[in-house]
Amino acid sequence: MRTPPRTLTIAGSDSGGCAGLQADLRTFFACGVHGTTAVTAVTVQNSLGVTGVHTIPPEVVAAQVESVVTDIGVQAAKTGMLATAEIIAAVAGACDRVGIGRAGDIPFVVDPVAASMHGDPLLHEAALDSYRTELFPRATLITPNLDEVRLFTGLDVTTRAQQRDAAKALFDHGPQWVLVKGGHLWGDPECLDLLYDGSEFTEFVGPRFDTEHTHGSGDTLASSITSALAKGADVVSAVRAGKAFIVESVRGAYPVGAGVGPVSPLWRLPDAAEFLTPGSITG
Ligand SMILES: Nc1ncnc2c1ncn2[C@@H]1O[C@H](COP(=O)(O)OP(=O)(O)O)[C@@H](O)[C@H]1O
Ligand SMILES: Cc1ncc(COP(=O)(O)OP(=O)(O)O)c(N)n1
Repeated sequence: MRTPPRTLTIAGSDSGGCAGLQADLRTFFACGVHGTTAVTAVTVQNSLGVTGVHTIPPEVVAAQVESVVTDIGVQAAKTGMLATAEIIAAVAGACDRVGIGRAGDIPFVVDPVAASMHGDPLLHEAALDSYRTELFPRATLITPNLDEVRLFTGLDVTTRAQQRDAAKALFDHGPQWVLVKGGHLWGDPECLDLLYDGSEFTEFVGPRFDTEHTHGSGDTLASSITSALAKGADVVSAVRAGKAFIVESVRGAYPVGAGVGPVSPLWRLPDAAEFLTPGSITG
């Protein structure tokens, strides 16, 4: 029997099942890798927003990372919601000890989640500096959205040209690659995600679907990239695979609850077409 590639997400729980580690695990499953988790926080969250955040002790987060990697082993890891400076410090230390990121040879995707799509904070303000000094320099790839770009660089991106300036500014914080996601470039008729390695830009352009149901899109993109890295893809190929994956996931997005529904990483599964047929969802 063959053991599949393994991935790790260091992330928070979304009780609504749309984003966070729930989206990551669905994506890992759909991408054919065995997903593991180090839980950082439990959020009280539904389709309308976040009403509670309960963090896990930093040493417990670090212990989960070490437990998984020393036994099960992972070929790539990612972060989602990390919540506090203390958790970020614990994650950085644990990653160094087990070889995740640039101190080792396990590719490390840092998705610097700062807020939910409803604007509810998922990161302490004091932790912004911890990302800049402790995680970005350890990252193979960072994947900020435009709100996160503003928080980390002060740059307000409203054009594709400014997306390039933002990528350069973020690269100066030490990651190997930067992917500036363009989902929040509202005036753009397409969604451009811009990859930068310090010398070359690579553009990944996809359609912009007219849907409000994009909860979990950042998690799904980062997890699909992480899955491709775990299978041995280089960064450009992994982002290409991730972009193709998120386009289909947003195409298959669906409503749940009274608010915003999730993208669907399960579009690739055999029964997904039937499930996603318009009119087949009742509620
Ligand atoms: N309406 C949409 N149609 C198609 N792709 C989208 C749409 N909104 C976001 N995306 C894609 O989803 C991914 C996450 O984008 P973004 O919204 O920028 O980040 P986040 O989900 O972290 O806020 C990106 O690949 C982006 O291009
Ligand atoms: C627990 C938890 N983690 C992350 C998010 C945000 O998810 P993300 O996919 O980065 O962003 P949206 O696409 O949902 O805006 C969350 N809400 N909860």
